Amino acid sequence: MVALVGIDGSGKTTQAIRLAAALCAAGVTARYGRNAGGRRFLGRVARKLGRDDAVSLLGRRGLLTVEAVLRWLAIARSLVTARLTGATAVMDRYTPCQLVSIRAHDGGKWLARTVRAAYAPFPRAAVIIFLDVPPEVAYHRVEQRGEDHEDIEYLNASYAAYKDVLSDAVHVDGSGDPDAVAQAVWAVVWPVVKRGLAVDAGLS
Ligand SMILES: Cc1cn([C@H]2C[C@H](O)[C@@H](COP(=O)(O)OP(=O)(O)O)O2)c(=O)[nH]c1=O
Repeated sequence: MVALVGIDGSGKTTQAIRLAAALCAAGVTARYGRNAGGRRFLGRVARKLGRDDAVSLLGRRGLLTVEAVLRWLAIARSLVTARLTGATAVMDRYTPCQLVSIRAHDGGKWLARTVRAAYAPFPRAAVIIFLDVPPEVAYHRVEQRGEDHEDIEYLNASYAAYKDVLSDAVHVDGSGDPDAVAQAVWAVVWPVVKRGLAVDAGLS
């Protein structure tokens, strides 16, 4: 499994879809897995219900706990589907993202411990790529997208939290044009996937 992480607007979705397609083109069965169901989803539900205040009513801790459960289910579904089909999962966000979210919200040690325990059963990714994009650049991108988006303060906080939380991720500069970023991602991922295939085939 390969995971792409980074702040909103860093290009996770764009690059994870491209990577899954490139792996398939190289003859590897790969599946894109979206770790959806977080704050934006809850925000949309709250607005549909006509309760703009529902998200804040849930409270920071409550909200993040609900978010953690939704994300846990989404990750589990993606990984189980990949496992059943013998595919390499390319995850758009993965377990470190929730710890980042908690840190960026100043969620406290208790919540971080709880969420860490909740995610403990998930396998480690063979490689985690942090798409490194300055918050101002990412903010400009999500603003163009026009949907709900995080504010610049949150992007700054989550960028700082990623730098703190991620120790074993490969940093890829995500601020260039998408083709160049896709090439940089491929250069990291392909040797790891190839090695995994060789191990699976008993060649090493
Ligand atoms: C990767 C990339 C995305 N975008 C746009 C496409 C999307 O509307 C938005 C966010 O990209 P997206 O891939 O959705 O990022 P994430 O999943 O990390 O939030 O930015 C650019 O304008 N330039 C880029 O190089």
